[in-house]
Amino acid sequence: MVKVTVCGAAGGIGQPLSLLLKLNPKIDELALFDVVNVPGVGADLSHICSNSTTSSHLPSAKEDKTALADSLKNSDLVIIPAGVPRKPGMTRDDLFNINASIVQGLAQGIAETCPDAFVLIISNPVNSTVPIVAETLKKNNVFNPKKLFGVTTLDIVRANTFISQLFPKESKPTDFNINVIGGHSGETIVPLYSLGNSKQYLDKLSEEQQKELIHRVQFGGDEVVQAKNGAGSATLSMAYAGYKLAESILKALDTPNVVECTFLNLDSSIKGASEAKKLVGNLDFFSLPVKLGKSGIEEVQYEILDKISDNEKKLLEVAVDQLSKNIEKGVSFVKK
Ligand SMILES: NC(=O)C1=CN([C@@H]2O[C@H](COP(=O)(O)OP(=O)(O)OC[C@H]3O[C@@H](n4cnc5c(N)ncnc54)[C@H](O)[C@@H]3O)[C@@H](O)[C@H]2O)C=CC1
Ligand SMILES: O=C([O-])CC(=O)C(=O)O
Repeated sequence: MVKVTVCGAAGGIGQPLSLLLKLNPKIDELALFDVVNVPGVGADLSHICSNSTTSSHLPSAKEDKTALADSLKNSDLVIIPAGVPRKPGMTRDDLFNINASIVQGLAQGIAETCPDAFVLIISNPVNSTVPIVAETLKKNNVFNPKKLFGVTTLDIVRANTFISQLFPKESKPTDFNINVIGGHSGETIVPLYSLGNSKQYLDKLSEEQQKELIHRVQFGGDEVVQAKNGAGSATLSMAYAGYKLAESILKALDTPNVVECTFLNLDSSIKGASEAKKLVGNLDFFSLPVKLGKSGIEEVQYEILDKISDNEKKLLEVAVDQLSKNIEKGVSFVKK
């Protein structure tokens, strides 16, 4: 029996993400939690003739903790797209004040009800909300770094799409699986186009075009925020990306060699994490390709950092500097 819980299930990301999860044959039970509108979303999804069951959980009042606990009970995988999205002119960090407490509250619920679950954090600013979840779980003595994932998959999705758009005759987006490392905001996002099959295309671009491509990946979120013009940020592409990571985590339960990039805690209990940490300015959190297995993150593929280009090394330096501040902000929010 596999149970998946979505916290923030009635939102712009939560709804399409829940739809995709409802269609996954590996999932037996889908629990939807939100502070508004979730009974309607649940009723709607429950009519789909896939084999999973659907339940909806709406708190009856602000203090009601039972709805969250019921949604999390026996959950194997929890995905969190709860919180406010950006409007034009805002940075992801501007969301910290509201989303930090929302994520902390949900992490506390996880610590109390399903501490062994895989936890996937979508809520922004990811660079800070993931440390918040880690610290909250640590406070409750239930932290397992192998099971905490900051979702940066949308950056990979964009990196694949954007390079292919530059070579429409020679390539398709599905030809690529670009590693995107670092964090999930602006210059902390570092796409590694110099590795693998994208290198041959990167080499065909002028220095200026390469810069533009990298900038587009780093600031791809802004394109959607501006196009939505006040009505939020990426939801459909994000649902696809979040689903892709969840699907891989479930796939890795019975299939070897599943690799995904994720923003993880570089804890020494994970193979390769100490080596990675030394190469990324001693940061405690960083997005890197990881090998997934039954117990979650089995190995960090830190070797990739030795192979990156000189330009990518420069981008990495900028990313490390910004990330350290974002991480510290999340950690101290819980410690205070
Ligand atoms: N990691 C990534 O790549 C991306 C992250 N995001 C982030 O995802 C978050 C959600 O975005 P949208 O779905 O567009 O926003 P939205 O406003 O459409 O939906 C958010 C949902 O969270 C719910 N919510 C608020 N407080 C809650 C709580 N305490 N417990 C459970 N649910 C709660 C709201 O009721 C709402 O239904 C934002 O922070 C956004 O910045 C968005 C796109 C990409
Ligand atoms: O840009 C935003 O605020 C939402 C997000 O994280 C993304 O689309 O990458």
